[in-house]
Amino acid sequence: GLPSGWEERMSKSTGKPYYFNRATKTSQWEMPTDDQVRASHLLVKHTESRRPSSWKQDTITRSKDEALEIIKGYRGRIASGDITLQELASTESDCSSAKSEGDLGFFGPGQMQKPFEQATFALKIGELSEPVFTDSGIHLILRTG
Ligand SMILES: N=C(N)NCCC[C@H](NC(=O)[C@@H]1CCC/C1=C\[C@H](COP(=O)(O)O)NC(=O)[C@@H](N)Cc1ccccc1)C(N)=O
Repeated sequence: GLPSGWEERMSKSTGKPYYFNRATKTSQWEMPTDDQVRASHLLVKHTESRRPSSWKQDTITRSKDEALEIIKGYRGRIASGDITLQELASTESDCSSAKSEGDLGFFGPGQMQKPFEQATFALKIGELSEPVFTDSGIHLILRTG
């Protein structure tokens, strides 16, 4: 059966089934399987981000290099136990998930941008990623489930 929170729907235009996730309000053609993971992330955007704007800053002006220096600084503070990723994401992440301490909920293959998906699936539960580059910007990812 489908993982919890998913429902099968029928596409009117193609007559094909698709899958809707009630938690994230996202839909996908691929049948979701149980190889779902859960993660929290901290996103630092830059001028080359696909959408250089966030709840924190209307127009993101930092360069990609500056964003990487910031992310490396955050990673050092989290790895040393000085602060948690969730605490830092709440105030510093350029993703709307900052409101939920960076929590993205469960997701499976085909939902996130490939570099993000591949990095998350390679982490053990509780492990923190190195800086991950997507079209959105630069991420730190903590796998939580
Ligand atoms: N849970 C899902 N399935 N939601 C759809 C994810 C879409 C996916 N997103 C990404 O791959 C990156 C990595 C994580 C966040 C993210 C990007 C952006 C920020 O970047 P920007 O789009 O301004 O470039 N944040 C989001 O999408 C948020 N809705 C994530 C979220 C926020 C609150 C609660 C749950 C999820 C994609 N295929 O683009």
